[in-house]
Amino acid sequence: MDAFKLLTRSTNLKSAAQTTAKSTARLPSTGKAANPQLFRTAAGEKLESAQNQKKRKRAAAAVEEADEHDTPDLDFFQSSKRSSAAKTEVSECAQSVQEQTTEQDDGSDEEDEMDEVERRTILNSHKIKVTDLRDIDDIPSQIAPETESKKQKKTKKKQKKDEPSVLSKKELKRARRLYPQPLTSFKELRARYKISSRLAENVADQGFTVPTEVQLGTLPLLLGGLSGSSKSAEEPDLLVVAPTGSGKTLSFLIPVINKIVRHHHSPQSDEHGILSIVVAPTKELASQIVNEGRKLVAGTGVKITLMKKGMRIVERSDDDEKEADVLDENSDASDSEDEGEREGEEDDEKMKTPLKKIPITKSDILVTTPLQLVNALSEHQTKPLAQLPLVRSLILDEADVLLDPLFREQTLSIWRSCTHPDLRVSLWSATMGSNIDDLIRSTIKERRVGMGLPSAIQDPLIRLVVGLKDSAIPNIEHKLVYAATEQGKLLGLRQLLHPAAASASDVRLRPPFLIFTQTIPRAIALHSELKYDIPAEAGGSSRIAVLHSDLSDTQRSEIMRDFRKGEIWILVTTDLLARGVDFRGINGVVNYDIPNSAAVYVHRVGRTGRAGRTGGIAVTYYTKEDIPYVKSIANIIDVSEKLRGDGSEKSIQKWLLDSLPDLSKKDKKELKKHGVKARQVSKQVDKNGKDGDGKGARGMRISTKSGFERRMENRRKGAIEASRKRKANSSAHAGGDSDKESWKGLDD
Ligand SMILES: Nc1ncnc2c1ncn2[C@@H]1O[C@H](COP(=O)(O)OP(=O)(O)OP(=O)(O)O)[C@@H](O)[C@H]1O
Repeated sequence: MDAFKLLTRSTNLKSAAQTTAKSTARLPSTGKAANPQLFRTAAGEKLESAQNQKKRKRAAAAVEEADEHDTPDLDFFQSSKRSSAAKTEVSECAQSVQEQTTEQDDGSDEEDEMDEVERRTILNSHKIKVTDLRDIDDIPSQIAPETESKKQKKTKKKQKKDEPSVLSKKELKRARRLYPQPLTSFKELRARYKISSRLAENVADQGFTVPTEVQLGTLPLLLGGLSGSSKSAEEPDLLVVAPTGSGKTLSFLIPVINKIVRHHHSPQSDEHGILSIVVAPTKELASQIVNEGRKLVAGTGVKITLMKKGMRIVERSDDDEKEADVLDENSDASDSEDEGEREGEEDDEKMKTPLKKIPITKSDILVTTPLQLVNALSEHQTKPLAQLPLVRSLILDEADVLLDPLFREQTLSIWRSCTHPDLRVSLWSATMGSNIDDLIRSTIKERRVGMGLPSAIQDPLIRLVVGLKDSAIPNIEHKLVYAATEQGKLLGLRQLLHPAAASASDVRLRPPFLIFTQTIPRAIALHSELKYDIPAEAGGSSRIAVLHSDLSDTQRSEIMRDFRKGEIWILVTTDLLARGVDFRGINGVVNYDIPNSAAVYVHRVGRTGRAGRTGGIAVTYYTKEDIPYVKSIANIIDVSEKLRGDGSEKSIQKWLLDSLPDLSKKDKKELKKHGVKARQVSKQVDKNGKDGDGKGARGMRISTKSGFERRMENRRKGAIEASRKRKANSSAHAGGDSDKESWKGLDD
C-alpha cells in the first residue's frame, strides 16, 4: 500500500450521517456570519463591550441631563393648541439634545482614549501586531520611550569604553512594537475620526455591524495616525498582512474616500485630477474594487473609475497628433453602476481615434492593473512614464504579487511617477514575503533622496499583521487527498460531485465552488471533460464554465457576472482568480492541481470562508508526481488548524508531516515559476489543451472517456429519464423546473 494514502486516511473519518448534517448546517452560502472576526478572546471582548457601554452611558446621561434642564413641564389637560406648541417645543428640544449628544460624542476623544494596557489587551485578543518598520534611530522618542531610555543607559555604560551602542534583537523588537488605539465600533468612524457623514451612512448601509480585525487595527491608523486622533492625524505609510476575506478592501477605501472628501473642502480644492490610485493584479479584482468603492462614494462627490484600455489620464506636453489604436472613451461611460462587470465590452470594439481627441478621464480614484496604467502613462511604452503629481495615496492591493519579479518593475515605476511630496503608500495582502519590508524601506528612501530630502524616513512606516503571517484562515476545513494518478484525481472530483459517492470519501462539497488548475490548457481540458456531467434537468453544461486570461474581456466579465448571479455553479479556472475576488457564498475550493507555492494555496482556499463564514471546504488532490511539493501545503493546513484552537482533531498527523520531503530553495523557486514540471504546457500542446494524442502530456491527460462518449451517454440518460416521466403520465409532476432550483448532485 502506498504510504501516502495514509495522509488521506488520516483525515477525520466521520460517519456519512454526521458529515451530511454538519455540511447542511454550516454551508457558507446559507448566510453571513454573526461575527466576521476570526480571532478574539473573552478578555478582549469584555473590554471592548465595556468601552462601547461607556460610550452609550455617556450618550444616555447627556440625554437625561438635557431632559432635566431643558424639557418644559407638560400639561396634558391644557388646550390642544397649547399642547401642539408644547409638542413642537419638545421635538425641537429633542433635536437639540440629539445634536448635543452627537457633539459630546464628537468631542469625546480624550474620554474614549484607552490606556496602553487596554489597547494592548484588545489588540492581542485579536492577534493584531503593529510594528514600526523604520530604522531604530529614526523612530522619535515619544513612540519608543523604552528604547530611548535603554539605549541611553547602554550608551552611558559604553561611553567609557568608547564603543557604539548596540541593542539586542529582542530589545529592537520591543522598541518597534506599537499599541495604537483600536476601533471598537463603526460608530467611532464618525464620532471619533470625524469621517464624512455621507461616507459614514454609506458604510452603515452595507449592514456591517462589527469591524473585522484588519478594520479594527488599520482604520484608526489611517484616519487618526499614531496618536489615534483626527485632530493631529499623521497618516503613516502602511504594510498590512491580514487573512483572506477579512475586509481589507473596506479598510483602504474608507480612509482614501474620506481624504478626498476633505481635499474637496480644502484650499487646494481647485486641483483637479487623480488623487488616489489603487493597483490590483487582475482586471477581475480591479473591477470588484470599483464596484465596492461605488457603494461607498455615493453622494460624497468622490468619483472612482476603473482604468480601461485606451483611457487618457494625463496631459503630456509631447502629445502628438497621431493615429492610435485606442478606444474613444469618455468619462460618462464609466459612470454606470455595473461598469466593472461590463468591463471590456467596449475594449473589443477598438476604433481608430486621434489621440488628442480622447478627453482626459476625470476621476479622484483610479483603480487599475499595473500594466494598464504603465501603458497609459508611457503611451504603450513608447515614451518615458508621465508623472502623476496630484496623487496623495497609492494603494497596492495584493502587494506581494505586485512586487514579485513579474510585476515589480511596473509597480515601482508607478510608485516613482507619483511625485507629490505628501504621497502615502499602503500595501495589502494575506501573504507577504520577508524581502518586502526592505524593498519598501529602500523605495521610500530612494524617493526622498530624489526629492532632495535626507534619506532617513521621517514619516511613520508601520507594519500591521493580523493572525499568523502567511497562514490560511482557520474557519475552513482542509482536505488533502492522495489520488495517485491524474485519472485518480478525475475520479475523485466526480465522486465529489456526486452526493451518494461523496459519503464514501468523507468529502462533501456542494456548488457553488471553484476548481483550480495549473495551466490554461488544463483548465480548458477539465472543463470539457466535466461539461456533460451536469444533467440537462439541472441546467446542463451551462452550469459549468471555464475562466482564464486567454478569453476576451467581455467573456471574462460575463462569466464573472453569471457565477455571482448563481447561474454558473462550478467554475474551472487558473490562478487568475486565486487572489482577491470575493464571491460571497462559495462553499468550497478544489485544487485539482496543487498550487505552485504555499502563498498561492493560502489565496486559493481563501475564496471560501469569507467575512468569518464557516463551513467552507478546501480539497487539494495530489499525485505521485506532487509528493515533493506537498509539505509546504501540509504545513499551512497544520498551522491553520492550530490557529482554530478548538481542540478538534487534526487532519494531518505529525509523523506524516515529518515524513514528507522538504523542498530545496532552488526547487521552490522553480515550482513557483513554472509549476509541477510534468504538467507544464508542452510545445505541442495548443491553447485548447490538445496535443498529438489527446489533452496534455502523456500521463497528465485530463480524461477518462472522450467528450463525445460522455455527450452520447448523457443524451441516452436524458431520453430514458424523459420516457420515465412520460410513463408517470402526470404533467403536474414533471418537476423539471424545481429540479433546476436545487442542486441534487450529479448522476453516476
Ligand atoms: N465588518 C464587516 N462585517 C461583515 N462583512 C464584511 C465586513 N467588512 C467586509 N466585509 C465583507 O467581507 C468580504 C471580504 O472582504 P474583502 O474582499 O475586502 O476581503 P479581503 O481581505 O480583501 O480578502 P482577500 O485577501 O481575499 O483579497 C466582502 O464580501 C465584504 O463585503
